[in-house]
Amino acid sequence: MNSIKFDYSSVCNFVKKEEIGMLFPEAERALQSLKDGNCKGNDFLGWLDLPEQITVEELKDMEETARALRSRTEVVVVIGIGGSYLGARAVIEALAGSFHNFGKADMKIIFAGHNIGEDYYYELLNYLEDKEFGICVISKSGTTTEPAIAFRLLKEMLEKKVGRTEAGKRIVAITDAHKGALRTLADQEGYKSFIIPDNVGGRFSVLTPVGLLPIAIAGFDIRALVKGAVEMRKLCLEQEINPATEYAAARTALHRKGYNIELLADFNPKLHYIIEWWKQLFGESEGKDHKGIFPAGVDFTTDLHSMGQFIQQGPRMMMETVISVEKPHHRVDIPADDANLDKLNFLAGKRVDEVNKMAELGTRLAHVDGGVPNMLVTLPELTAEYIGQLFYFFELACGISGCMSGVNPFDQPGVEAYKNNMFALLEKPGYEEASKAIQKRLK
Ligand SMILES: O=P(O)(O)OC[C@H]1O[C@](O)(CO)[C@@H](O)[C@@H]1O
Repeated sequence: MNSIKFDYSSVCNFVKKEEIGMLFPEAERALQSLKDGNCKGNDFLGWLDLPEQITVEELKDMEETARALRSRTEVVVVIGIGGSYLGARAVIEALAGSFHNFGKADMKIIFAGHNIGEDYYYELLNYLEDKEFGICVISKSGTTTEPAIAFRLLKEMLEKKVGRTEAGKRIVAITDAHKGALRTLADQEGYKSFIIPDNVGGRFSVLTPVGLLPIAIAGFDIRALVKGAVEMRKLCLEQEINPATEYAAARTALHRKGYNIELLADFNPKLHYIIEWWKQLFGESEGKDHKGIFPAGVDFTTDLHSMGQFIQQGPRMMMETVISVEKPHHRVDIPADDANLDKLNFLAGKRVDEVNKMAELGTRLAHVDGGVPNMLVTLPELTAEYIGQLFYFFELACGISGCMSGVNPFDQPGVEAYKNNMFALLEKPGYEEASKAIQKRLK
């Protein structure tokens, strides 16, 4: 089996190989506690076995639902936030053409519910005015404010446009099996719906209908994605030392030496949302009890011209993990130019990717020289199968890292703080006391 590779040899200038080696038993114990189900947050371990548990019938149901929605619409708005948004967007942006949402693309996917920007919604409603559109609404709790606002706006528009019966055929809901407003509404209106298992948290849910259905609607191969995750699960769960334990041990060793920030860097703009997905995965899992490695993302070479200076010469507190894609799908050669005014003829005849790869190598060497330990994850190609491997690798490494730092990697209590203040400020029923207190504070 060809697979993604993890290489941590370039951290050895910063932390001795033996020091990382000494953490392997701890990483293995953490992995064992995940497998045995006796770690903190053990009621949310469903993601560990998800790839193996998805049945052909479930995949078929998603593919058929996607086909039906595509046949009735030219645009599908996928509504969700956080774990109910990022995984699907990560895969769609990685696999789609860079300009897929412009012009006469086969199927347009638009995302909503991940912000509360009034102009965004004005523009979205305007855009949809003359479109045959459908909605895929995703919320595990079924009560999150951002997607609920988006759904209210779009549902009303769709019903006005095509009538309630046809709207009901163009709306698919993905939510809890029993609870939440979205479940009640889906059952009442008879929407086609899919279930997010109780024991899978939002940020670990990309391999449930949360990620898989929008990816299928966009026309990508969800079976290949799941296959990749199955392969990585096998590789990691069958060997004590595996890419996930290595990554967890290496980053933990660096963290314990004072490297408190991890940059995940790509050299391919299609990976931008994979990095966004990773940021939520590690951010919500590790950042608690005043502990954690701050997960930051950079798109190179773009950000080398904005953040590069800081990374090279700012305070030494960052480690960096580069995701590298070995082989692009297409070939573009740099042409020769007789006038050579731009002095670029030394690149004539080279592929654009050859230049990119040298930028990547040059950056990694420069960052190591500048005091930034470097780890490398290599994907042979940007395909659904390798992305499936990558997802499982990161999820498992995240679970292991979180257990090693002693936190519960599967909750996110801190996210409630802003919501409580927002509801108090908006005088939501039930928040009367909090409203008074917050108003007093603002006087
Ligand atoms: O699917 P839901 O319940 O709408 O939640 C969306 C996101 O909100 C959070 O609960 C908090 O940000 C995330 O953990 C989750 O991924």
